[in-house]
Amino acid sequence: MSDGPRFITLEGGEGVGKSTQLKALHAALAERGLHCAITREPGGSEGAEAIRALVLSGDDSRWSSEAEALLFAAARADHVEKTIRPALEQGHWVLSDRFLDSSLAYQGGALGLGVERVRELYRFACGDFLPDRTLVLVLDEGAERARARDTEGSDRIGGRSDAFHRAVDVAFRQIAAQEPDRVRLIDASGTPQDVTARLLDNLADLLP
Ligand SMILES: Nc1ncnc2c1ncn2[C@@H]1O[C@H](COP(=O)(O)OP(=O)(O)OP(=O)(O)O)[C@@H](O)[C@H]1O
Ligand SMILES: Cc1cn([C@H]2C[C@H](O)[C@@H](COP(=O)(O)O)O2)c(=O)[nH]c1=O
Repeated sequence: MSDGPRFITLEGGEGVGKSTQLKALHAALAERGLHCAITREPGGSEGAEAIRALVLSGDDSRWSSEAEALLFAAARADHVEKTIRPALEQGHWVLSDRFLDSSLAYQGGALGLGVERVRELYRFACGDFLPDRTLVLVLDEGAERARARDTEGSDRIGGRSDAFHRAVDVAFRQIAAQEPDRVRLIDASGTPQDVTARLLDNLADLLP
């Protein structure tokens, strides 16, 4: 495999440690001499951050399931065009906190739109562009960690039922089984350092 810049995404349910690990991975890759841009979804570009404010606030009934999936797809199209592709073209690695697989798991799986329909929407928005590797953090206690962190309440999607979030977890596992080369399940238990080591193990074949 060539040693050009890579696009890596971190995924998983609420509170599993994605933001914590994004920073740790950024530092670990910098130590290896790799310049990485870090970004997030929904968001990561001016337009996509505006959509983030729309899609994550208000009552659950604010958007239909279809409108919600379209908002995430529109945000992603802008994020890829304005932030991700330009960074890769400049030779930078890109690490994103959530990307396509969140839409597949949350809107395709848990919300019931269907994973294949959400993939089609993605292809319309972003073509055949895909992450080089997607690391899905899995942890049974994620919801408890998120509740302890979000003492002032959660956002429009984080606040959905436990059954919804269990369905998200099931969907992530199914996606990983469908695409084992790109998507890896990572045990997110233990110390942050333990988890970072597992992530790096699962990037070893991509590192120069
Ligand atoms: N390995 C760990 N052990 C204990 N606590 C952790 C660990 N990793 C992260 N945390 C804590 O758990 C909480 C959730 O972590 P973090 O915000 O990184 O998760 P997240 O997956 O980005 O969450 P969300 O998707 O809900 O934004 C934070 O309070 C963080 O400090
Ligand atoms: C990209 C994306 C995100 N979501 C959901 C997942 C979370 O509940 C929020 C984002 O909050 P975070 O604290 O920044 O992780 O949005 C989604 O449902 N679909 C998506 O495509």
